[in-house]
Amino acid sequence: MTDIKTLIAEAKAAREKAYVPYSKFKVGAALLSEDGQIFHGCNIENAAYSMCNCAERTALFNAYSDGVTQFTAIAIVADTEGPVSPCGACRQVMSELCRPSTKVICTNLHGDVSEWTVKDILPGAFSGADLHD
Ligand SMILES: O=c1ccn([C@H]2C[C@H](O)[C@@H](CO)O2)c(=O)[nH]1
Ligand SMILES: [Zn+2]
Repeated sequence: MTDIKTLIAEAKAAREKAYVPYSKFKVGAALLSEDGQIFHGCNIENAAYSMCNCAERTALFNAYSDGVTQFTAIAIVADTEGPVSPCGACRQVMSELCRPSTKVICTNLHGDVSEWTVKDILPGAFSGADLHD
């Protein structure tokens, strides 16, 4: 069984693959599926800045692309002073692509850790239920 320490180590390894010529700010994510697989993500930037993709979304899109959609936890790591804080776009995407109970483990290179759930990190998230014809 994958523990939190292992998932954080996997996120750190993913971080090394970040493509960040513009911000130089490397982020890594490791997403644990219900069936025990780990999907990795790093941030991938672009000269057209709005096309940058965060590590969290890379990991989620990676898993969905492989047909895996049920997750118990995601670990996210960056070289921040405190635990890294996922951006609003990623909170929105996690709120739709993860279960409300999926753990969000935020950490940094100093070993500070804060643990949340997907439902904690975006109160009042917009959802498919808000759409109507
Ligand atoms: O939680 C976060 C916060 C930021 N970034 C990326 C986006 C961009 O490439 C760089 C600077 O914002 O860090 C992530 O991947 N995840
Ligand atoms: Zn983000």
